[in-house]
Amino acid sequence: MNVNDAKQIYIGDVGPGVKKRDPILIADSVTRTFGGNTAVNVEHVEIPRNMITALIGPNGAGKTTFFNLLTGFDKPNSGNWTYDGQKLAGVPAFKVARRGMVRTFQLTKSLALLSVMENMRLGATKQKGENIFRAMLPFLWRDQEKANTAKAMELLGRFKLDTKKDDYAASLSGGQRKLLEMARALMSDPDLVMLDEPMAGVNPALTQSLLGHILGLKDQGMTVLFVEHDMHMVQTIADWVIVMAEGKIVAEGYPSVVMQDQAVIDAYLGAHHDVDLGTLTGQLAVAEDIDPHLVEELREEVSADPELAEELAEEQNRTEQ
Ligand SMILES: Nc1ncnc2c1ncn2[C@@H]1O[C@H](COP(=O)(O)OP(=O)(O)OP(=O)(O)O)[C@@H](O)[C@H]1O
Repeated sequence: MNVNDAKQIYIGDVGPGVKKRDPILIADSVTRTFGGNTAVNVEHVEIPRNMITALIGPNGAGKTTFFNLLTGFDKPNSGNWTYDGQKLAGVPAFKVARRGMVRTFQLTKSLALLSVMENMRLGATKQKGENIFRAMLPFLWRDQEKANTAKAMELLGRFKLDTKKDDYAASLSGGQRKLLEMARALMSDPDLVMLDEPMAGVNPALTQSLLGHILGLKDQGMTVLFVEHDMHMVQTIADWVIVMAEGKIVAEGYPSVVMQDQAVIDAYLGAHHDVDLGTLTGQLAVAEDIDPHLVEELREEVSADPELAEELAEEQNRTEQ
């Protein structure tokens, strides 16, 4: 049970769209279609302030699209949402970040060719009130640049990337890239940090450090919303879990409770309704979606048992033929 389980996060009956005691973000009737495909169809959802909320769901559930909409990287067909009481729908991404809501974005090819420090500078938002007159007065923006560099160095130190500041971001390991993405997001002093699969591609050596950093954001008063497939991570650090399937919110609750929910189990297994769970291959495919650690455990079990190993090899032979 999480420490925050002791606090009541919601008001009324728990379920999809439940009201929160202190929401930082409230979204209503948000839809996004691609051709005939409805990627997002969220009736109502509230994100609790100063909590860590996990957004989970099978592949293609609409999680990333919903993130993109909320942060102004994509436009909805319909819908409204407020952040800290201010209307945010239709506000472009760079302005969303200035208001205190920021998402990590993956290290793209072009960003990989910049140095670690250059990546950090990209994360700094322009100061409020900056205008053409300020731009014409170098002594003003030089101070700003100095302040940004100092802040970047402080953050890089915290994330143990300071010795890499002049290296190409491309030279970082998967885990270090995730740390850089998070450090870059913090350059704009956000109140709400949205992380898209923070654990993807991170080796076990850096897992603990990443988890610690995410918990640290909450300790510093921030709200965290993250998309993740790694159920171990969700159970470990989330205060609240929201489940999406086929564009809709299908379940919400405390992690300990929501993971037992039939709708959640169905949402994951739904993606594999054509999988034969009587086969080892089928079980591995489902486990992959639920928890990558589970797959590792299953694989270890199989390789330790010659009979199972032979069974899996036979199944794989059959599918290859
Ligand atoms: N730019 C796009 N053009 C067309 N279809 C898209 C686009 N972006 C997303 N989709 C579709 O919208 C649906 C939701 O995709 P989305 O990536 O948001 O799901 P997700 O829950 O983030 O999945 P994953 O866990 O695999 O990242 C999918 O059917 C996807 O194919």
